[in-house]
Amino acid sequence: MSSECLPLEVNGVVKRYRQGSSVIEALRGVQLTIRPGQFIAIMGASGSGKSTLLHVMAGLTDVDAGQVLVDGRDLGNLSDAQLTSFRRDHIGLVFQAFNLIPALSAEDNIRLPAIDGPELSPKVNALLDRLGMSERRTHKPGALSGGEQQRIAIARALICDPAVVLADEPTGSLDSVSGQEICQLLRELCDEQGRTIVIVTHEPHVAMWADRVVVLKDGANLTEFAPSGKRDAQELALSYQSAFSPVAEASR
Ligand SMILES: Nc1ncnc2c1ncn2[C@@H]1O[C@H](COP(=O)(O)OP(=O)(O)OP(=O)(O)O)[C@@H](O)[C@H]1O
Repeated sequence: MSSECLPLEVNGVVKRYRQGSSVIEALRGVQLTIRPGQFIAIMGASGSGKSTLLHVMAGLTDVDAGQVLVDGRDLGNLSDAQLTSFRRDHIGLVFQAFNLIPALSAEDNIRLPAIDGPELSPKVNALLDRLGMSERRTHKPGALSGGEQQRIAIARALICDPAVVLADEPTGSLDSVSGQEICQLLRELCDEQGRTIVIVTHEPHVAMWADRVVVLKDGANLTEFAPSGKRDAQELALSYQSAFSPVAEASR
């Protein structure tokens, strides 16, 4: 069980990127309420704002309007130092490209975000064990498969026992078998440990693992649905595609 359960709320968030004289509105009033222990998949076309939303939820990007509330705390009201320690204690981040340090062993990569101390080694050992990576602990990332590197990246995200794990296309660089194994692992972190999981994905068979699929279009909520009502990834893909049809859009 993670050390605590945190509800997460995105309240009318607007995010604009300014480049010279042009302004790109990446998020236009996104609304999202996530109960502790839910697994959410965010889908949408390229450029619809998925990664920006994840970064905003992690407090990595500030917002132009609206709020991100984690356990009722508005990330916009925290100082940089408060935000850094809040992120370290409560939020684990996982990226498509793993972002491991090539010169460090698997176990040293896992240790990186944590403060070294006597309790750290048992925690690293437990994570290596839980993720089936004990045999690979001294390997450097270059000697690991993509799926193994992503397991190490997930262990690194979990070392400070965050209640929330945010993953940006965590299976995007993996073959389909490794990708499904990573999805199963994220599902277990949710079911067995009560962690809140939010992933960005383009892949219907990845979204199938979630409790809710939230679809963005042009930086705003388009629709959402529950994968539990879908027979398989093909049916989920059909629901996703039909959300963009003119008929569906006209009825909203
Ligand atoms: N740092 C940035 N500076 C300027 N514009 C940006 C920046 N980051 C994102 N954008 C723009 O904001 C919009 C949303 O981008 P974002 O990366 O959030 O979309 P996405 O849905 O994650 O796309 P993809 O699926 O291709 O990763 C896009 O138009 C993008 O070009």
